[in-house]
Amino acid sequence: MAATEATKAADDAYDVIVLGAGPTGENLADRAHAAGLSAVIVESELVGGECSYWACIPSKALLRPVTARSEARRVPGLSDAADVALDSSAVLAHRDAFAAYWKDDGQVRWLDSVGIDLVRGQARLAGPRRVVVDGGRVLSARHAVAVCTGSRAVLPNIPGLAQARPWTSRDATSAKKVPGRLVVVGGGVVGVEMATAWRALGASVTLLVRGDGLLPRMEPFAGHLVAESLAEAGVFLRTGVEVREVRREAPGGPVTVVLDSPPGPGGPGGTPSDEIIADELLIATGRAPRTEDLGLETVGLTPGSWLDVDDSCRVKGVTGGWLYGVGDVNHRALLTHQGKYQARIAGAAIAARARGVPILESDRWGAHTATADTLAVPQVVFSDPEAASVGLTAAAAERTGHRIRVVDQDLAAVAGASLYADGYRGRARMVVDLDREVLLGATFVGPGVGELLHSATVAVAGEVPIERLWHAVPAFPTISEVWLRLLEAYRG
Ligand SMILES: Cc1cc2nc3c(=O)[nH]c(=O)nc-3n(C[C@H](O)[C@H](O)[C@H](O)COP(=O)(O)OP(=O)(O)OC[C@H]3O[C@@H](n4cnc5c(N)ncnc54)[C@H](O)[C@@H]3O)c2cc1C
Ligand SMILES: NC(=O)c1ccc[n+]([C@@H]2O[C@H](COP(=O)([O-])OP(=O)(O)OC[C@H]3O[C@@H](n4cnc5c(N)ncnc54)[C@H](O)[C@@H]3O)[C@@H](O)[C@H]2O)c1
Repeated sequence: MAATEATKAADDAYDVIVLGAGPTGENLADRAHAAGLSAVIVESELVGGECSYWACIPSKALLRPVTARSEARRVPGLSDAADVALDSSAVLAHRDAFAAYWKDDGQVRWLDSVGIDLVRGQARLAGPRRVVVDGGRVLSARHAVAVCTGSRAVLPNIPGLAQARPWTSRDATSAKKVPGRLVVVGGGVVGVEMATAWRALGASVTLLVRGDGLLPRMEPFAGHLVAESLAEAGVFLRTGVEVREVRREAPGGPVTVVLDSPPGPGGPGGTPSDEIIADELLIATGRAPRTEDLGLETVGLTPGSWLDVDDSCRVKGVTGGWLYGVGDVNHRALLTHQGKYQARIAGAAIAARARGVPILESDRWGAHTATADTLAVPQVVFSDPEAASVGLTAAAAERTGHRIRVVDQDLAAVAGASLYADGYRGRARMVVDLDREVLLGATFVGPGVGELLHSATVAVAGEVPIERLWHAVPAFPTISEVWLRLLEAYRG
């Protein structure tokens, strides 16, 4: 049946009901369907979810021209030609095209082509295995309901903030014009990526961080190198500051951000002082689960909470074990690729349970256990330079009781890196488990390192012994030769 035609009452019982058609929901429905189960997706906004329209895709479309220009500036023969301002209209138009002009026809066609039904509307649980859409249509699930409703930006409780109508990640990825002065609050991934993009597009950017550095979940050198480069690009970075109050006197007028800190070193909008005036204010301080109006109370759970799941992504404490929480909504790893991974795991687990096949929960790397969520999550921050990591940082490895050795390497010392860009700056680290002689984590910072990350992910998830990695020969002269340097340093 066509995706858009799922309206007949006779079809209201499905094997699997998926709430939310983001990357996670789409993949889960696909896996369930491929295993021979009937599946329907309920979506209240656009098929494709946050990632396609207000997150990964538009943000990377904004950032690619920034890093391409930056790299070209360091290549002899191109550097003069690349020493130009970005054509912001062209970049924004490129972004609009990648966000499919905020229309989901293409993704609806895909659902259609694979045979997954779509119901548009706001879904709510109404007791075990039942879902009500827009307060009317009732769907029932023979085997499972999978909540894949994702997350939304959080606005901290700062006086005047909500009334000032700040940007969230949605505005920062879809804005139609470049603000003259932009203040960004939050030094995590969204704050760093969006400060990078809007500064390169011509905005005067101040980045406010309450901790002492950027990208606090990565190895500290990642934040240091990215901060250094943002400062060179002209971003005013202020660490150790809290926003005390926000005022916007008139809609569309300037916004005043009042800080709880000593006067700053300077920046756009009238500093030094403890007030910054800007045209827009982006709040990038983390996410909350989209579970507040989902009927969780009808199945004994707390509305607005992250869903607590086991390693097959089944929600804990629900009688009958029919409810799954997959993707951002379970707070295991808020990344598209991890949501899709969990969807593959949960889809297989739902199909196995539907067929009465035993689930091997003790098999850490089996088909029904999302072990990579805790041991091997890869992430690329598409800043300039890129920061890429997988697995545990040294601090996290020590916290979890591993006996480790840390090996660092200057990426500039690798021939492939110096050929890649003049004056290449970057660093790599591997964290080795001394008891098992396998890699627990790796981090690379530098131009082009995002594409290096999967080699590390294979090593970490595969628990490849160091002595075998010695035989994985990196091609000369690529940046991957850093592996050789790291292993040489480890082996001595
Ligand atoms: C600015 C930004 C950039 C990012 N960049 C990257 C990146 O480069 N790489 C990466 O891996 N991750 C990135 N992320 C994270 C990534 O966007 C999320 O991890 C991913 O979107 C999660 O997918 P999901 O399917 O779980 O949820 P979502 O993509 O949020 O999809 C959930 C869907 O559920 C729907 N929904 C919600 N409630 C209901 C309801 N009651 N009824 C029906 N439908 C409902 C929503 O409308 C939405 O379509 C970024 C995030 C942000 C904010
Ligand atoms: N390239 C990518 O993979 C990518 C890009 C963007 C977002 N994402 C994902 O999206 C999620 C959300 O990103 P995010 O940057 O919003 O969240 P985050 O949790 O990564 O960072 C938020 C930062 O804001 C700080 N903060 C919290 N409250 C604050 C306050 N009141 N004042 C100042 N700072 C405050 C936190 O200490 C934290 O450092 C992340 O989990 C991230 O993995 C991924």
